[in-house]
Amino acid sequence: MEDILNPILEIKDLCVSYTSKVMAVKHVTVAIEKNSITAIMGPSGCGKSTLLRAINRMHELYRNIRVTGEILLNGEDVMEMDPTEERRHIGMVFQRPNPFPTMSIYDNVLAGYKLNGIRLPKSKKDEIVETNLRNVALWDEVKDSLNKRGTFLSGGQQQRLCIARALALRPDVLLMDEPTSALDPIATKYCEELMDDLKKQVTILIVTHNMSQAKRISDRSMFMFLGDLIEYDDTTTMFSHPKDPRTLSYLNGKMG
Ligand SMILES: Nc1ncnc2c1ncn2[C@@H]1O[C@H](COP(=O)(O)OP(=O)(O)OP(=O)(O)O)[C@@H](O)[C@H]1O
Repeated sequence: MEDILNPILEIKDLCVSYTSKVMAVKHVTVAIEKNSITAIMGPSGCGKSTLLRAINRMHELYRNIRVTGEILLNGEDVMEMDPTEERRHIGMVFQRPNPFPTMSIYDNVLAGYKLNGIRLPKSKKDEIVETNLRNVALWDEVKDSLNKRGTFLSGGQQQRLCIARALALRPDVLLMDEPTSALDPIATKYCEELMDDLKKQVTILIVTHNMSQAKRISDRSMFMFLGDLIEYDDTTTMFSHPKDPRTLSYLNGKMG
């Protein structure tokens, strides 16, 4: 990847298998430019979520899974890091907004600190909550209800709360697994605008089934098929001149 000038993540020959028979991610080698948005596309079951989960080491939650290869964050092997520490640097946002149901909005933003056993003075906590809720343009909507539960918010607001929770730990990389698929078009638009703003502070990898979304928001795109990374290019080039016939077929809606 000679045109990646300032890589924050380098994935080298990554293979992931859930069973001895099937490899869900096959020999993926890719470098991710700092402060960019990268879309990961491909038909259902091609390994997008598996790739994302391996970066975050979520795969360690699965029994019998086998991961080989290397993932470097700022040149440091993430497999060598303490997993909790690693997840402070690499945050994740899921398909369905998942604020902690018993926690207030305030505590949800700070949940990462609590889970990491980090104690902070009240003034610092207030600052983190306000900064991160402003970061996701939610502050004005919730500043008078910080003690209410996060689940009382709309779906779009809940997803922004989850993004604020991930950002509160000041990650280098934010992994987003179809973050807008459960949102209505207005909340989706809001979330997309937010991502564009956020890339100044964090590098984003987003799995999306929505090709127009990938085209709108991403700088670079990956196309995966049956576990292989078929094509990786800047988004404009991939959409206008895909090199592989399988990418073309997918982008033309001929592959599901
Ligand atoms: N927990 C699991 N145990 C066994 N196999 C799994 C597991 N999760 C995923 N797989 C298999 O790994 C392959 C890749 O799945 P993955 O969920 O990564 O694909 P995906 O591209 O994200 O799909 P989708 O777009 O449908 O979410 C598939 O063949 C899937 O059946």
